Amino acid sequence: MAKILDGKAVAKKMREQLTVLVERAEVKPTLAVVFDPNDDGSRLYVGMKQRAAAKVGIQTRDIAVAPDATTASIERIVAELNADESVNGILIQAPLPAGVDDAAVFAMVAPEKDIDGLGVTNQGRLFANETSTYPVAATPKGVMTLLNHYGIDPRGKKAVVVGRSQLFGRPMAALLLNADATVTIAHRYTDEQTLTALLQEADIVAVGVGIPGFIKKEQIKEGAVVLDVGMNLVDGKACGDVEAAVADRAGWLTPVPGGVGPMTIATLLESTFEATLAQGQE
Ligand SMILES: NC(=O)C1=CN([C@@H]2O[C@H](COP(=O)(O)OP(=O)(O)OC[C@H]3O[C@@H](n4cnc5c(N)ncnc54)[C@H](OP(=O)(O)O)[C@@H]3O)[C@@H](O)[C@H]2O)C=CC1
Ligand SMILES: Nc1nc(=O)c2c([nH]1)NC[C@@H]1CN(c3ccc(C(=O)N[C@@H](CCC(=O)O)C(=O)O)cc3)C=[N+]21
Repeated sequence: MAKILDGKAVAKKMREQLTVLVERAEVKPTLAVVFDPNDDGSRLYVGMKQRAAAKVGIQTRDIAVAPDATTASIERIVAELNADESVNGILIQAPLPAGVDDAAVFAMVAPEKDIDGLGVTNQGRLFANETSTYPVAATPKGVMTLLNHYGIDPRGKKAVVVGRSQLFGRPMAALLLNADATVTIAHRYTDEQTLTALLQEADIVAVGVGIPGFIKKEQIKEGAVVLDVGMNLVDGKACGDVEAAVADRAGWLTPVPGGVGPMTIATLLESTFEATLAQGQE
């Protein structure tokens, strides 16, 4: 039976430590969250982020975009937030309304306020493995914190990342590469046979595609570390992209709920605090 990577517990510890740091800091961080209120997932996750932020002493400002919002109208909102000195961090909650170019909006966020690291400047820094401090997408960063907490070192390991979004797959692959793993990225156009062959060799599997039960037990190597980023609602219950039987074969596994999700939220708060501190030093 796989050992559990307990994201819920590690995230709780992170939030407790952060609460003390925020309390001691001179400036109280403010995070602006731009989201589509008509998206059920966004409403749910934005609510969770607000509550978690309030508990550690981070203020949030919600900016719900109109259903007929366009790339240009959201870019104007972002420009205002970029110029607003009372805002330390800006989070663009994906997905934005249909027809809006998410990547164009991500790219508009001022790099020092881009706490999810989704803009080209911060993604470039990550891909260049810059040694300076810069924000990185909360989900893959949280996954790395979790691996580190359990003493799992990616160096020299074969890692397969399934999914290539700006939010998860691309930065996850970059972080694992920067941590000296041998990384392969699979996506929609990776044929099933190739994917299975890659997975069967992998020491670390990180999956975020949004398909319940997508990864099967037979595809996983005995003892592998399986990181399930998927967040799907099935019959009103949260479940991941990895089928339950994988727990019989994996060495380590993140549960859903209670794995990557809570780490994402704690990491987002940590990144907001770090960005606020960096702004104070300019
Ligand atoms: N737990 C957490 O904190 C978070 C969870 N999530 C969850 O992770 C999942 C992915 O999110 P996100 O990256 O934003 O979603 P996107 O829809 O942006 O990306 C999904 C990725 O999966 C790939 N994909 C789709 N179908 C297949 C397939 N059959 N085989 C292989 N790859 C496939 C897509 O490939 P292509 O590029 O070719 O289209 C794409 O790269 C969702 O369930 C989301 O809810 C996301 C962020 C945080
Ligand atoms: N710019 C941006 N950054 C994101 O980080 C981002 C985003 N956009 N868009 C949507 C996804 C989704 N996401 C989740 C975060 C936490 C949980 C989470 O905490 N889930 C709980 C369960 C929740 C439940 O029970 O329903 C858990 O896994 O334990 C889930 C999903 C962040 N996302």
